[in-house]
Amino acid sequence: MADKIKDAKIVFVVGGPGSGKGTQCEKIVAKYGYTHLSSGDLLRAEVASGSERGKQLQAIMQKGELVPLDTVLDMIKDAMIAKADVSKGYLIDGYPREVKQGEEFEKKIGAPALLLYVDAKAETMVQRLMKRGETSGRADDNEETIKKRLDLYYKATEPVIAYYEKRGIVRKINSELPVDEVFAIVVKAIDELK
Ligand SMILES: Nc1ncnc2c1ncn2[C@@H]1O[C@H](COP(=O)(O)OP(=O)(O)O)[C@@H](O)[C@H]1O
Ligand SMILES: Nc1ncnc2c1ncn2[C@H]1C[C@H](O)[C@@H](COP(=O)(O)OP(=O)(O)O)O1
Ligand SMILES: [Mg+2]
Repeated sequence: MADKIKDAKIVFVVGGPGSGKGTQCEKIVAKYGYTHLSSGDLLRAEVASGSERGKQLQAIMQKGELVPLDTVLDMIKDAMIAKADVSKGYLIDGYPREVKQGEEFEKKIGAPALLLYVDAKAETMVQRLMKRGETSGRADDNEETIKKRLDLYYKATEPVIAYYEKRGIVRKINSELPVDEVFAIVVKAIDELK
């Protein structure tokens, strides 16, 4: 299976909760036709299925914690394989959340060509998530869980960026700007890949 995926570009999309990862991924899909795989969306689909595993995942996500690495990596891998025949590129949104996740992904699937680091200030992320929480219906878009997610982001996920910076594949995107201006920076980073 790694063979089939080999020719497609893999882009990690990393940033804090509410930084704008999903928003930018949607625009990348529209312009480049990449396959967008959000680890959070895959997990929420499992929760929505009502399965026993979904119930366990829901409890973890509600607390703002990370679900087990194997669970999320298997989901991403299956979703990548399912699209392997048609995919020009993959946006892996919300993964890796910790350095270990990056290492395991590379062992089992392949190396990323680019890491888009979607960067916003903590206060901006909190504001956006509180606003999103008015309509998202997400169990984790509440003040208490947002705080835990932010703490975990700085502790576990920021080291991921440093790890890939050493390889020169990180492009930092200022996500404080309006959506279209953020996207203009994203486009430059992706066009460099070709
Ligand atoms: N550049 C931006 N300016 C203002 N609001 C934004 C921007 N990017 C995203 N948002 C809003 O912030 C919220 C979180 O964005 P989302 O893409 O869901 O982030 P993530 O996937 O990183 O959690 C959404 O309600 C979105 O509409
Ligand atoms: N790669 C990953 N490893 C472990 N847990 C993950 C994960 N991706 C998502 N989750 C779980 C824990 C997160 O708090 C929750 C929501 O993730 P998300 O939808 O990516 O959030 P956001 O887009 O707001 O950053 O799902
Ligand atoms: Mg998202």
